[in-house]
Amino acid sequence: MTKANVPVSKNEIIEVEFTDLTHDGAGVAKVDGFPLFVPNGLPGEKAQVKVVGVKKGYGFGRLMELTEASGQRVDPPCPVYKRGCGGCQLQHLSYEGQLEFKRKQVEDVLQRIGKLDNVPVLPTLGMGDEPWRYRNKAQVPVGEREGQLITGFFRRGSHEIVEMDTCIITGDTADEAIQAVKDILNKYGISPYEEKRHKGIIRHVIARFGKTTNELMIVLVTNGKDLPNRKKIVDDIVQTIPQVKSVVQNVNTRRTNVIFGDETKVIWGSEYIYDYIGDIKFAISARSFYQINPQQTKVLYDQALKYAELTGDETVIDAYCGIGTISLFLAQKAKKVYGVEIVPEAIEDARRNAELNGMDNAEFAVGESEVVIPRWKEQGITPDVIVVDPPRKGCDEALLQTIIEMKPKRVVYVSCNPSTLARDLRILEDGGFKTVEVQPVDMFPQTTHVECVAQLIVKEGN
Ligand SMILES: C[S@@+](CC[C@H](N)C(=O)[O-])C[C@H]1O[C@@H](n2cnc3c(N)ncnc32)[C@H](O)[C@@H]1O
Repeated sequence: MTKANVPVSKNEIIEVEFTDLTHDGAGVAKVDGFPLFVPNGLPGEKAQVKVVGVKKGYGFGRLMELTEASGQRVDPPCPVYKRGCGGCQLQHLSYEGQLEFKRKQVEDVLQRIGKLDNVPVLPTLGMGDEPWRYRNKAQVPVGEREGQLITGFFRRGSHEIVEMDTCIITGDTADEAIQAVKDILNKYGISPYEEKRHKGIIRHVIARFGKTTNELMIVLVTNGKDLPNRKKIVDDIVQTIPQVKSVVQNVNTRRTNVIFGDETKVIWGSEYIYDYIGDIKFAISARSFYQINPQQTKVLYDQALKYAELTGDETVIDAYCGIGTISLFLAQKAKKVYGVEIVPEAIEDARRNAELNGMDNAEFAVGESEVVIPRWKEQGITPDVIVVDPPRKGCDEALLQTIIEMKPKRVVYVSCNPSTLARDLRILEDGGFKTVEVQPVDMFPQTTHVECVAQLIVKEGN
């Protein structure tokens, strides 16, 4: 489309009808074929929209007034959602609508990118009637209002901190702990970190909670080692919040958006809190990666286990294994599990977790999956099942080639990004595998994130 025939202009107010949602939850309206992306619009709705940006092939709008609402529209229960909190994107869509949005998104992407037209994408496994208060971790930036320290959220697309007293996707214990810690820091006059001047003390407060054990860890991220009244602050935290088992200080003096600095010190209690997924116990330290929705993590891992179809005789490889969560889940039903992960500390956690659970049939290696697994192949390891759970960018192509050469009976692909899942499934299909089905799992209700598990088997004759 040339500039001359773009059918809308900036600041114009027009009536549109939404026909779709983008992967990040904005409504899509077509004006003479020209797509306009409008946050908060839902398919089937009509609205007055102000055009706020025009590019060559698409534009952006702001919803001014709904003239016809969708039956799927609900009133967002969170008071800060409408004020632009960057945490959730779909609170205005019914939960049923969210689950179908995620399923359809996966189906569309599998067809468009993977050319996988006949692969069944099952209904998304959701959280039932309670898709709220699921997060076991709250991680909040600290700011200031009228000389008082406040905790809040970053406004969507900015670094402005907006005050928030409660987050309805965070579990009660972690949510209440953040407020209690904020009050204690205020009592001792601890100054909030100011990004612009790189001054002030407290940058972030983090609360991590083991839902099955009721154990809580508080992490104070400070701009420097100094924390005035540290002992009194810790005493107050321990006395006010009964679930606390660990208080940790992390020092981050860098001018960066990254939350954690390199120095972490336990200032009270234990280095770990514990939690169970199913029957397996995990030790969680301040820096460990651990899934944030425990209820749905169990659903996800159960699905991976189901697709692995283990009988107890199998050798399994778990690529991108993190702290060994899926590996240990699989190890309950397999003869032997080999896990590989690039972060050395995560592998230390994985080994500790195997020991904690008395599991001696799981072995872990540090390194890139695409380097370590070919080496295992050279050593004669022949897996019956390979599980992969890569980061958003998907699997390295060299790893996919190794999987094709190793030809396990089944591949279970756990994915947090449908686009790279579709790309990788196409490569595996071309290499002799068949995608049996894809199961979306809603790990992050109210947000646009989609997690999937896919099962692949070797095609007949391969
Ligand atoms: C989506 S997480 C999965 C973690 C784990 N399976 C779980 O459920 O907790 C992806 C993991 O892959 C690791 N990773 C990234 N690139 C890697 C690579 N090339 N080889 C091995 N691990 C890698 C990351 O450090 C991260 O722990």
